[in-house]
Amino acid sequence: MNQAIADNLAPFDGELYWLRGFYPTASADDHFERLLTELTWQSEQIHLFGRWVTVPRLMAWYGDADAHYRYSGVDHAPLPWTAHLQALRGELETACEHPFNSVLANLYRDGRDSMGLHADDEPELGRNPLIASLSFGDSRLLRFRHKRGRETLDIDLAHGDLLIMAGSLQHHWRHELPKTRLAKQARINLTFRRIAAPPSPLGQSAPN
Ligand SMILES: O=C(O)CCC(=O)C(=O)O
Ligand SMILES: [Fe+2]
Repeated sequence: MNQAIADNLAPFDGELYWLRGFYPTASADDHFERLLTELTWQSEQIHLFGRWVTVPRLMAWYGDADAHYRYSGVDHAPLPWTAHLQALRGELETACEHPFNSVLANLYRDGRDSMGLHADDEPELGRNPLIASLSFGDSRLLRFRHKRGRETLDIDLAHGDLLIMAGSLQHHWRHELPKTRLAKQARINLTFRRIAAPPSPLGQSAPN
């Protein structure tokens, strides 16, 4: 990660870089429209406290064929990259000086859609994952809460912004996108990630 591109906003226990207007309005408008129409948006069900619950947003998972991702107990095989997502990936790899092999797309249709408190700390993301998050469409508040202390950190993510989470951030902080009563239009968020290759089904390394 090129430390020169922004200040670290995390007061301690991790790294958080906010590049406002990484994409200027005109190109951000174009990205939003293409993502909205081209991605295969799906309503997901997750198993929570013994029952199936509909996730309050639409989602899509894209990436290299081996970039499987498990969350909330569900294995997600990636859809193949679209040309547009490939282009965005290339630009972020250059900006972040870091490779990505997958992207999770979320569509928040209005202020009732949300994402609950979590850390992106699944084992397949590795120890100190660098996650590049792009926002398009209406602004929404992303709130970080320290896992042990009372500290919170609010970031109002707007059209074209890039947020980079890195270092030990996922070990020490959770984040959420709360519902809001404010009138909100649609927002798309893309989190580019690098997933480690899954272990073989027997949990053993391949024979040589
Ligand atoms: O929508 C956002 O800004 C947050 C998305 C997020 O935390 C995630 O996809 O893990
Ligand atoms: Fe997250």
